[in-house]
Amino acid sequence: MKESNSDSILIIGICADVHKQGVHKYHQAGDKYVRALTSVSDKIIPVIIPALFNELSEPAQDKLLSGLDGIMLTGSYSNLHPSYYQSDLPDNDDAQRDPHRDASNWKLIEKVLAADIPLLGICRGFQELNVYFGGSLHHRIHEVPGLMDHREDKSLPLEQQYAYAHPVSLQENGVLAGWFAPRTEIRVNSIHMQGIDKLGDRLRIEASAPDGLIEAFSCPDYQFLTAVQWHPEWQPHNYADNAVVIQGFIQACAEYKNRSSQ
Ligand SMILES: N[C@@H](CCC(=O)NCCCC(=O)O)C(=O)O
Repeated sequence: MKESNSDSILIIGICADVHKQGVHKYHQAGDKYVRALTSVSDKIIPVIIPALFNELSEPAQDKLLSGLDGIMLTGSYSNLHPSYYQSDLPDNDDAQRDPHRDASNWKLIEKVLAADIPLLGICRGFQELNVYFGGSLHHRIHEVPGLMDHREDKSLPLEQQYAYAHPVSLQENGVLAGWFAPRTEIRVNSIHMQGIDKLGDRLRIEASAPDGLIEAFSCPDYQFLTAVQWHPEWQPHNYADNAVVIQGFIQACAEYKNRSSQ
């Protein structure tokens, strides 16, 4: 049977952060994450998932996920609370916190993995996934001997903060190596103070920075679980390497949708 136009439309969930503006809290996702999807394909409806997924009933969680073809876990200036991976730690890394997002995404990841829906983690989303799989994070990588400073220079215009900052080398036979072949190195931006210390169980390294920091991983136990420490959502129309990652994710979502409708 011929596919109608609407049959090829993908609905992709994007997790929200909770931010206080004035006296009220808002659930929101950054414009660049939403537009990264619509800018590379006109067949995508991005849907922002409020940061209270864990508070929904189980049937409501399942209903929401049954309508989605992929999930993007975004970056955020807030840090995952260290209690998720380190029980004895004082809450002292001077970071912004988002306990609603922490709890919501923890449950969201559990349910998305159980349903084997394509999952792309970006920056904080990458860190959350690593911790979910039993890994841990450096709190301030710039204070770890031998590691570079991976933070952006906040005094620069945004265009420069999100420009390519360093190369990463791609792991042979990985998902990313397949997307970028025959290249074995790409350039990425760098806007994070935390990073992977211990890699989570069952995760496979996909890319590493020159200082050895793990910058991308996947999990071969799922049809598509890929996460990157950098920001491929930043201007994919201007940064070809960013576009490749977003397109790879969308392709995985399309394949998931095709499989599910058979
Ligand atoms: N807070 C964590 C994660 C860094 C991160 O996700 N930065 C994103 C900044 C805002 C954005 O581009 O959406 C860390 O510092 O390591």
